[in-house]
Amino acid sequence: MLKVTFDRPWPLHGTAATRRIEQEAAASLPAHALMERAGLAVARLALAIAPHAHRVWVACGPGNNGGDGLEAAVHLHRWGKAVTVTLAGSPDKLPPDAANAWRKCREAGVPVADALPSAWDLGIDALLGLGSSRPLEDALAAAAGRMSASASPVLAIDLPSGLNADTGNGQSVRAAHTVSLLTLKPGLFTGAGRDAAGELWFDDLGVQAAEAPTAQLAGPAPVRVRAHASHKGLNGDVAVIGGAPGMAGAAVLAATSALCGGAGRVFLAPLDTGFGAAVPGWPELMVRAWDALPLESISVACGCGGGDAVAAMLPAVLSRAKWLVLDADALNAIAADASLQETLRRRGRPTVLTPHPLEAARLLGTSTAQVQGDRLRAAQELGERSKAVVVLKGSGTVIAAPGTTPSINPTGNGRLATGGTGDVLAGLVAAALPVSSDALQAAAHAVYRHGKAADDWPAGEPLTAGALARRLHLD
Ligand SMILES: NC(=O)C1=CN([C@@H]2O[C@H](COP(=O)(O)OP(=O)(O)OC[C@H]3O[C@@H](n4cnc5c(N)ncnc54)[C@H](OP(=O)(O)O)[C@@H]3O)[C@@H](O)[C@H]2O)[C@@H](O)CC1
Ligand SMILES: [K+]
Repeated sequence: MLKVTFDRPWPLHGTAATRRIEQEAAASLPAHALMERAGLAVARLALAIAPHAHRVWVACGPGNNGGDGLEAAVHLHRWGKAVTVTLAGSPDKLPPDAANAWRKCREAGVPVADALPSAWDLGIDALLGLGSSRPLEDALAAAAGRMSASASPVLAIDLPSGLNADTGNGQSVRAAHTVSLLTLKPGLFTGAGRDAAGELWFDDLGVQAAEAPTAQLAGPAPVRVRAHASHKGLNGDVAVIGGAPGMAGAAVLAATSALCGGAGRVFLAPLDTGFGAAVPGWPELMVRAWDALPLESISVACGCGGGDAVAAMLPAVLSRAKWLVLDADALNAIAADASLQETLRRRGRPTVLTPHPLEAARLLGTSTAQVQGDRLRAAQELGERSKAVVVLKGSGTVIAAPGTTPSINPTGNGRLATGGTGDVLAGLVAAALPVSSDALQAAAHAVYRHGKAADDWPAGEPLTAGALARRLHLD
């Protein structure tokens, strides 16, 4: 049993891959062995997270997730806990492993109740796992609702019941802890997964997964030691093109983020002609006209408050920039123009798109709901279409590129949901590209760092985009 910490990458396996792993392992093990291991792991974790809980409600569903709960209930009952089992389903219809666990439960004399309990100290959610196929209804919905609404903590087995293992969608139990079995599932880390799952634990049940991961949970970048004999020319030049009248702040945020994030030199090309020759408070930023910049040799972040005006620069920027980050208004302009889409596809140089779900939907010609319905797939599809790295922002930002395994970022929190943090990210990615040989890795590490700064935010201090950019220097 491992606690899932975000200081290293983890492989993630979706439903199909997990089913294959389960089948292969089950074929080489004695009958019921996997479920017995699962039940013991859950019972041990229950003791560890709630050592003083006496009354334990194990809410079991009609499939093997319920079987895991029944196995756990037998152990907890034997260890002296006041266990109550409820079963949302019929005992005669349980699949074989769960039916075996049901028999053991009855033989051990574990109390089984017809009605949902009214009080308990720890809830164990064994209603649904990988087999969750539609919205929770009737007995399952009633048990899930009561367990989630209680002040007593919930330990979810495999997945918070109702959560889709692949997409992180679905109305589900809200757990304080989730123990993912055999594999870690992508749905725990994106969409609604993070809010539903609580603290995450992983038990491989003694099975080494031979399946290629469906996705990767991103980890931090290796520490980049700057040589003592170093100079600013080695750390990358970044230009930010954006900041139409009334939106200069977005471009300034991206530029300050690139600077604090480690770029050697940062240029700001505001589209507001009345902007002035310098950025107040930031003498390090060099203000230039966009067409006076050596785009062929620098990293460009384009968008960032650029408004409609940015569209006119895009043909030149797309065809000339050595490294390119496209954000916000630049993405909207590309979504509205097939010839820009074609230029983007043909660029052939490192390019990162940083859409939020609505921008991704515009680029894909679909709806936000469809993007959010399967964030991994949407990011991969957009990457394939645009031949670029895609950073699909949101809870569990997805980083994808053509022909590679996508990543989900584990850092960040709801405090990032404030104006300008996306501009800070665009600037940080632009700073990361020139010092990396791999645009996907550079983007993933920048996203991780951006989120980590929010996770490490000092209590009681407001998180604003400007303050976030300044704190990036702590890395
Ligand atoms: N076998 C093993 O060795 C191991 C298994 N393991 C455990 O098994 C879990 C997977 O088990 P599982 O495949 O039986 O799926 P599970 O999630 O329990 O439920 C499926 C049942 O629920 C039903 N159903 C679905 N949605 C519904 C809804 N909304 N409302 C009502 N009913 C609904 C669905 O009905 P159906 O869709 O078929 O009509 C079906 O009857 C996995 O997550 C892990 O915990 C681990 O211990 C490792 C070893
Ligand atoms: K569950």
